[in-house]
Amino acid sequence: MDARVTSDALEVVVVVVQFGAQGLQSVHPDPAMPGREQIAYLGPKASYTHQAALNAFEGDGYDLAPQTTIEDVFASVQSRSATHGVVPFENSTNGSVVFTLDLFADASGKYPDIVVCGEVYIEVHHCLLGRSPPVTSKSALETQTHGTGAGAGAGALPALLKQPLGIAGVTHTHSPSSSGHATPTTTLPHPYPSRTHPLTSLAHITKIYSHPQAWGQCATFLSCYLKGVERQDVSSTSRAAELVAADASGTSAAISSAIAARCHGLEFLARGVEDKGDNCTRFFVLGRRDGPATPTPDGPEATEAAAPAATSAGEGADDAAAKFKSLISFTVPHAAPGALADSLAVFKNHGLNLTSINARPSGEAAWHYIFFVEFQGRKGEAGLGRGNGSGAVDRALEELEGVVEQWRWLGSWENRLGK
Ligand SMILES: O=C(O)C(=O)C[C@]1(C(=O)O)C=C[C@@H](O)C=C1
Repeated sequence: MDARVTSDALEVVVVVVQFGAQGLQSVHPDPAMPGREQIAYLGPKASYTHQAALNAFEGDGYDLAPQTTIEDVFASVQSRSATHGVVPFENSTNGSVVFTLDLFADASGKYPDIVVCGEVYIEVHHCLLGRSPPVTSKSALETQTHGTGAGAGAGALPALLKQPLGIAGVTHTHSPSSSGHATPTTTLPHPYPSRTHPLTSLAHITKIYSHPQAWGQCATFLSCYLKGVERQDVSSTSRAAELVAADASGTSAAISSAIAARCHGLEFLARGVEDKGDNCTRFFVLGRRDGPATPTPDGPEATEAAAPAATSAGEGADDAAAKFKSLISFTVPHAAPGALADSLAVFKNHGLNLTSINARPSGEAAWHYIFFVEFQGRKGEAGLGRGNGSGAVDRALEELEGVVEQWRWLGSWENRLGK
């Protein structure tokens, strides 16, 4: 399957594969089926991370186990209660997922064996989910009752699956409660208008729930149509949908996925509320240093096959290196001028192209930082078989040892960008 999957396209697949077959029960290890792999992911079900997990682990051999927090996913893999974990790493609109970075920083040494062994890109199209505003006229009531499948809940999934993905009986309308334009400020005198309009009035919404990452991805819509409305951070977008479904007042809403709407019988108050149409989140597949490799879409041998020696078949070292990415974290002597520049020069010296760079508080002292550098290529002895043919990563790591204070290897995996 294409590694970059749209969340809408996955919607039916996810419901059939995961919810249809197993209902909405939690997935627990099945002692009757030894050998099945446990995959921990940031849940509850219908989170974007769930979609990423289904994408990375196709087929029957896996039990997907939803976790409450990203830290729970790290802990499951570290303690071997799961063979792999799936966590969000960065979003194309809103940047890095700092919770994940801080767990990789591992200031308290709880996750020494965690490495990245794969990545998945998922297109993220957020919806505003909730209940329609209270209606007065008979015709409006009929529209609502028949239009959205509200209240159908998990028990009616077969019926939900037969519904079209659009919203029958609801016409696009500007919310009467707002202009559709963000208020100009001195820093942003000409704010962009929202890409999308609410499907109904939002005047009854007094509280919105979502994962902190989602606010920044939907900033324009929120400032145009829900300015000043209280926001509450929760552990995931699907948890937000769960909370809104349980709110009998009908005055709360969730920024969440279309799949979560189906699972919780929520109505679409708006669709496509993300600021950028190409909004995409990258997820990491976690494993243990000594654990099994992650499967690839082309089968277990694909990782080896995808790493030809740089000199074979006319392929250059650069092409071979671009098939893999690696991640390390390091700290530098804080008071030494140029220490970070010297560290980065090592990658340049060995022709290693950087693909992301992040800094987080190190946790050791105030204003001291830990750096995360991701680059093309892979370590020869990284548990995935032979190296990229050039040995550049191994040589760079050797040189880095003499430049940085402390460093940690965080894994090599197949580059899935654009696949
Ligand atoms: O809340 C979810 O559904 C998640 O899977 C987490 C998460 C994230 O942390 O980036 C994943 C994708 C979206 O970018 C928003 C939230």
